[in-house]
Amino acid sequence: MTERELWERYQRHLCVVPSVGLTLDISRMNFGADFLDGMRPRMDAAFQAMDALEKGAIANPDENRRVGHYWLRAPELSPEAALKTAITDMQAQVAAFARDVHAGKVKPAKAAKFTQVLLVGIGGSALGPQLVADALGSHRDPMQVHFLDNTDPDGMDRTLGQLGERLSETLTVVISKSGGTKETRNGMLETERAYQQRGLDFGAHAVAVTGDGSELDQYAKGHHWLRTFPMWDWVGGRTSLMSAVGLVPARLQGLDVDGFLAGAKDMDAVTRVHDVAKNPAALLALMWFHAGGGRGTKDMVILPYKDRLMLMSKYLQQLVMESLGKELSLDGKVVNQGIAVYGNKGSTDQHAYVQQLREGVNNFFVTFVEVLKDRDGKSMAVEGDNTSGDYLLGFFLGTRRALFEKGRESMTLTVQDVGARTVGALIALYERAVGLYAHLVNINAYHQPGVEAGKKAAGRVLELQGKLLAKLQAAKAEARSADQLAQDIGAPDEAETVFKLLQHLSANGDHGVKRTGGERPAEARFQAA
Ligand SMILES: O=P(O)(O)OC[C@H]1O[C@](O)(CO)[C@@H](O)[C@@H]1O
Repeated sequence: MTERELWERYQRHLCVVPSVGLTLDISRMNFGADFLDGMRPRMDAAFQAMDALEKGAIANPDENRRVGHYWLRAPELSPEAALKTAITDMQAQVAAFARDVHAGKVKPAKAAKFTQVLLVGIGGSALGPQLVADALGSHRDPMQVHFLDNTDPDGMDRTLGQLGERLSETLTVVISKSGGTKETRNGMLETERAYQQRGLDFGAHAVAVTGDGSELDQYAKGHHWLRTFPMWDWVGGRTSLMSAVGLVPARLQGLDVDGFLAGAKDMDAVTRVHDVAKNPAALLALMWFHAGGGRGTKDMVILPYKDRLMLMSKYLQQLVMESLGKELSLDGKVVNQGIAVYGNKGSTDQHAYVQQLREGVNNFFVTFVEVLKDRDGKSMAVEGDNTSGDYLLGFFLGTRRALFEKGRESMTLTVQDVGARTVGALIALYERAVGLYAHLVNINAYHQPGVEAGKKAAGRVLELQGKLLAKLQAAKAEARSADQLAQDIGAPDEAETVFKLLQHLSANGDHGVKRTGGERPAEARFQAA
C-alpha cells in the first residue's frame, strides 16, 4: 500500500472521540473491505446484549449475577434506586473519609497524620489501584501508596522495610471482595504483626474494602478497624476499579477521582452507541476478532509510549485474559478461548522484544498508546532542535512503520495526556471492548472458574504438608526419603509433591526439617531437625 493510500485509509477509518480527547487508528490492521459490514449482524447482537446488561439483565449466567460496573460512574443508570443510593453513599463516604484523614481528624495513634497508604490486595483488588497510583501519582500527593500484592514473605519484608518507622503514620487498606483470598489474608496478618511489633494497635490504622459479612468484614469489625467500605456481588473483581476498591486508595492519595469517573462515564456514553465507526470499543473488539480469527490466535501487545502507562498491560492481562480465557462457550461447547496480553512501554521495549516483533513469529498485533503531551513545561533541545519527546514520537512512528513493512499489524490509541479523565476513559474503553468481544465469541466474560482449580490444588498441597510434619515429628531423628515419607503419609503417588514440600521445608527454618544425603531427589533424606 502506498503512503498515499495509507493516508487515505488512516483518515477514512480514524475514530475520533472529542469528549475524552481520544482517537483510535485501525488503518494498520489489514482487515478486508467487507469485514466491517460482514460483522454487522454479530456486532448488532453484541450491542443488544450490552444494552440489556446495562439495564440489569443477568449477564453472568454461570454465577447468576448482574454486571454493574458501568453504574459505578453513572449511578442514575442503576436498575434500582437502592443500587443508585448504595453507589452514591459509598462515593460520599469514601470522599469524606479521605478528607478527614488529610485534615488529621482521622489520625494515627502515635503520629500527627497518616502520610502513607499500604494497600493489601491481589488481582483486581490491587492491579487497578496500582495502575492508577502510578499513572496519576506524584511526589506532591498528600499520601504515597505502597502495595502488598502477594504471599511472598521476602516481598512483604521489602515493602514493610521500606515503610520502616513510617508504619506509625501508615493507613493500611485491606481489599478483598470475597474476603477470603489467602494471599491477602496472609499479607494482612503479617502487616498486623509488623504494627504490633512497633507497639501499635493495627485496628486503629486499618480499613477494609470487602463484601458485607465476608471473613474480612467480620475480622475488621471484630477487631474494631477504623472503617469498612462495601463491595457488591454485581461488580466483578477485574472491573472494580471504580468501586471502593479504586476510590479508597485514589481519594487517600489525593487524586482527581471526579475526573477519573467523569472520563469513564463520557467514554461509556460513546461506547454505548450502536455505530461501529464512531464506537472505539466496538472497533477494538472487531479488530481483536479480525486479528485472531475469533480464536485469539494472535497475542495483544500493549505498547504505551509513556512511562506513566507502563502498568496498563499488567492491568489488561487480568481484565482481558481472566474475562476471555475460557474453556466453555455460553452454550457449553469446549472452545478454549482467550487473547494473551503482554507489553511494557516504548521506546524501552524496542530494546527488548521488538526485534522479534519485526522479524520473528507473526503471532501478535500491537496496540500503541500515543500521548501527545510530553511533560509539564517546556523541553530542552537534545540534538539540533529536537527534544526528548520528539524522539519518543519518532521511535513510535518508526516502530509502527517498521512493523507494518513486515506485515505486522498495529492499532494506535492517541490521547492528549495522562490525566485522570484520560485514564478513566481508557479503563472504560477496555471494559466495554472486552464485553463486546465476549459477545462476538459467545463466552461469559464475567466469571473465573479456572482460578478455583489452582486454589483447590494449593489446599491439597498444604494438607499433605501437615501430614508430613506430623510424620517427621513422630519419626524424630530418623532420616527418610521422599518416597518413604510419601508412603508413610498414605500418598505414595504424590512422592514428587512430597519431595517439593520437603525441599522447601528444609530450606527454611520455620518447621524444623533437616535435609541430608545427596543432591538428587532419590539420594535426599529428611528428618526433624
Ligand atoms: O478481591 P478478592 O476476592 O480477594 O479476589 C482477588 C482476585 O482473585 C480473583 O477472584 C481470581 O483471580 C480475581 O477475579 C480477583 O480480582
